[in-house]
Amino acid sequence: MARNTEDWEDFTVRTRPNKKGTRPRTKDRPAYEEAVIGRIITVDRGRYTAILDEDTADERIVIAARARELRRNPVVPGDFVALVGDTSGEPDTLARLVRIEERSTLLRRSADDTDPVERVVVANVDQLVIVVAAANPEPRTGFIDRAVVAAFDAGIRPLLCVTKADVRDPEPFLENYRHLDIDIVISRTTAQDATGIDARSADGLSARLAGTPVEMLREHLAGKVSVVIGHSGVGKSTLVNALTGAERATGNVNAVTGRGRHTSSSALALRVDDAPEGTWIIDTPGIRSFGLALVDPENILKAFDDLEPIAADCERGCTHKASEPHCALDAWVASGEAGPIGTARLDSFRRLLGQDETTEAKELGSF
Ligand SMILES: Nc1nc2c(ncn2[C@@H]2O[C@H](COP(=O)(O)OP(=O)(O)OP(=O)(O)O)[C@@H](O)[C@H]2O)c(=O)[nH]1
Ligand SMILES: [Zn+2]
Repeated sequence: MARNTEDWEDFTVRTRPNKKGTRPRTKDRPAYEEAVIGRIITVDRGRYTAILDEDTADERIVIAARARELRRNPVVPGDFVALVGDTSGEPDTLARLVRIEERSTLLRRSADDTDPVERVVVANVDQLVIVVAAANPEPRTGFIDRAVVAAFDAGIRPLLCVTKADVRDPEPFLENYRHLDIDIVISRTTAQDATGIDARSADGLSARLAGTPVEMLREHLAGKVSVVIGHSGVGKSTLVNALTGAERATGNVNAVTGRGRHTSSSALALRVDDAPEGTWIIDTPGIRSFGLALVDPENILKAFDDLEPIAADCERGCTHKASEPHCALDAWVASGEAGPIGTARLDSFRRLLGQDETTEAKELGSF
């Protein structure tokens, strides 16, 4: 049943291409009654790897090609897609991807702050795990703020994971984040003779991570789909390996696709060990920056549930930035009602809002 892409290109798909790449309305939906729904775990050179019948005896990996009508619709890890044709997952078979199911969340980025072209990174994720090292390399608040903004904008929960706490105490720098609603996990290596989790890093070396932080992180991930980002060298691979087993699932994916080494730049969804069904972590080796050209300040405000009701009194079109002469948030602080915490929260909110225009942010645009 081997077919190549060209064969599939000739198929006529009755779906009307939908601008947003979401599910067509019911009346337009074609009768792909035989279609099965799978979760995309990686995308590589026009081949979509999906997992079907997850957590059942029939679980299998299926490789698919996108129907021509979906050519302009990006399909990304985390997407649920409808597949037809040969969905057996047998070697050398190719299914046809005919529909992208409606997405609950969509993490996007622009190449830089002025680029209006959005790139879809991952779909249907619940959480963004931002990995930074306490030192070596130095943590950059610009990077963290941008990632937090991108997460808030997408309606995704940010989680800050600080590695290498054995090298330097991260507490002073974490002061910046105490007034944001984000969970923080602090990870470290432990002495070779102490108990811990041995995990291989990208450079092939093995580090023994203290067990408790890894278990805390596993709990934060439980039952959710999380996407992880971080600079090179922060220990992201070490952590992901500790959570997903020493042998990364890339090996398995490659065994199925027979396409050689997984290209290091494409995102890949991995199942988290010792976690409930549906717990996935999506590694994004290629993503080092978040242009924020598309961010809507109102979405950031939604992440500050104490500020949102106050800002309801703002004039229409108020950006809530410090430069606004009549922002209700300033009146709230000035009245003393906000208290010290409220003031700190407003400062944090405005620091995030400023990310799309400060010079510092521009300089950190590529991080
Ligand atoms: N001291 C210390 N070293 C760590 C810790 N976590 C990871 N490392 C080391 O830091 C180095 C980089 O770790 P990696 O996991 O390869 O980093 P990465 O973020 O995946 O880097 P890329 O693969 O380049 O993106 C390795 O030598 C690890 O052993 C930690 O908590 N403490
Ligand atoms: Zn305002």
